[in-house]
Amino acid sequence: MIVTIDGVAASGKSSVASGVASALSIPYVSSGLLYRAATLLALEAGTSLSDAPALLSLLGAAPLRLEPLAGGNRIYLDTPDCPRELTADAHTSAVDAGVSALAQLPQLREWVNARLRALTPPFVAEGRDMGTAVFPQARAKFFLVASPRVRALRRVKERVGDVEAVEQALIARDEQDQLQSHPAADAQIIDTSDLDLAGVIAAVMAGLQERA
Ligand SMILES: Nc1ncnc2c1ncn2[C@@H]1O[C@H](COP(=O)(O)OP(=O)(O)OP(=O)(O)O)[C@@H](O)[C@H]1O
Ligand SMILES: Nc1ccn([C@H]2C[C@H](O)[C@@H](COP(=O)(O)O)O2)c(=O)n1
Repeated sequence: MIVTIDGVAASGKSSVASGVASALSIPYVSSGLLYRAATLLALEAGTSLSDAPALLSLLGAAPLRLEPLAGGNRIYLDTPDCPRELTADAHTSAVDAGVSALAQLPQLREWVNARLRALTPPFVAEGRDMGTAVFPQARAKFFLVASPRVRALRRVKERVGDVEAVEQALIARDEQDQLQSHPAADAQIIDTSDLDLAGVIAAVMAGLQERA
């Protein structure tokens, strides 16, 4: 069984996917973390975020390991002489600012998608295009939305920042990601603006029950 939870930036995908995965006692997979880790490595190496061959060469030599832990995905660089966890560094404003450029490259999307499709179900997969491009056969598909202001208020609770600036950055990232960020025709769209986290998880679980 595969459940997909897609949505716009900071709509609650990871938190909801984690809660649903825990309720189902299965792992969840954060596709965004793979794009973020690739962007982080590129920024650190000084590799252009639009140079697909150079990025693939960099990633081909990087022993990345994604741990789809129900409590929160973590990603590691298993370099023999200097193993390192990348999760926190992959969630910075610098990565936020660059990740969409890398994510627009078809070769990088295929690099991510091949890693995702190699996973053994059951799992919850969250991102932008899990229910459309990556797992169109998923048993249940959900797409989260929320107003930019609500998303910005949530984001500044976890990362210090100016709400106005964060809101504008989220709107910009929505526009940059729009090509791959649209709900599948058979996805249930959930507006989380007026729901707390438990309420969104309950809505997804109810949707799963309807598809049982
Ligand atoms: N319905 C909700 N009500 C209140 N807070 C929420 C809700 N959903 C998520 N949050 C909080 O909002 C923040 C962003 O959520 P989360 O990281 O899950 O979003 P995301 O869509 O995965 O973000 P990104 O696109 O950056 O990966 C987190 O602090 C999370 O706890
Ligand atoms: N399936 C996906 C997941 C993510 N992306 C891109 C777009 C986002 O800006 C970026 C980071 O994702 P997030 O951690 O914010 O969910 O990666 C994508 O294009 N497709």
